[in-house]
Amino acid sequence: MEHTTGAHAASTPPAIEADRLSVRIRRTPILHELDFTVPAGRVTGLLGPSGSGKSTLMRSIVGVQRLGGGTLTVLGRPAGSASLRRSLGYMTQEASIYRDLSVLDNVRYFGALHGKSAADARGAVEAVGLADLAKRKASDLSGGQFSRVSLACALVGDPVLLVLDEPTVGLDPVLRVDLWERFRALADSGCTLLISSHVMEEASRCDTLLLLREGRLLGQLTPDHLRERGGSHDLEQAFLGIIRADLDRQAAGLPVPAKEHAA
Ligand SMILES: Nc1ncnc2c1ncn2[C@@H]1O[C@H](COP(=O)(O)OP(=O)(O)OP(=O)(O)O)[C@@H](O)[C@H]1O
Repeated sequence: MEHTTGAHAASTPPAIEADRLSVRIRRTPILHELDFTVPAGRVTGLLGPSGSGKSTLMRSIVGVQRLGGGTLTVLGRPAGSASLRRSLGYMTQEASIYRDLSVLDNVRYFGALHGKSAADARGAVEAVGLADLAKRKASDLSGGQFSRVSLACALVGDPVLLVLDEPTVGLDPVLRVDLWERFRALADSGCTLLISSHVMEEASRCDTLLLLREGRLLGQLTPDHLRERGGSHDLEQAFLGIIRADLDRQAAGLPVPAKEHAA
């Protein structure tokens, strides 16, 4: 599924804008002068090998990671502004829910923080396919079910911007497809989604992709541009092609090329 960004991107300010964004953790540089935008009302995929900085970038966007340099603007305000809290939904990699509460009570709790009703909570539980398990204690769920409760907690506040750190890990293919259809429907209703993934098949479902490697942005491009630049129709191969070209550039001692933003 491909989507163009042209006219929409030109008319709507981006939901997220990074300008020379750098992050250090305990003095170690983790993110290096990233420049990118995340278009509003679109699905942006954040892709990169393990340890490339995806979670650190997401943490920066939701305001729980101190920035080391540059600027990061989220919904028109500096990342971390208190006023952004109600507009953001964030799902971490380690599901942060209460094990001793039921599925529904967890979602009701997070919904209440956003002024949402019990009906809204039931809607979010249904949306992640857990209606039949609504009364089960979170501690008695499987790993995939557990992470879906976390997703429902991120959804229930009806956020303007949804930041999801590997939301489909551990899910079966049918559920994966279901969730990606839901993500698309959310974007169609105006929500902006930033979703990290290791699964390149999922990249094809995004409007635009941010490719990270070792804390550097290798490019911001559409899935079609990724295929073109990486020299393969297969997205996994195309990404590997881009990574290999970057390794060759490094080995040759060439400088990091100017921004290659194709989206
Ligand atoms: N608290 C920390 N202290 C020191 N280093 C850290 C800390 N958190 C992250 N890092 C380092 O920062 C780098 C980026 O980590 P991050 O978790 O952002 O990567 P990631 O792309 O999300 O990885 P994965 O796909 O494996 O979850 C890694 O080298 C990691 O070891």
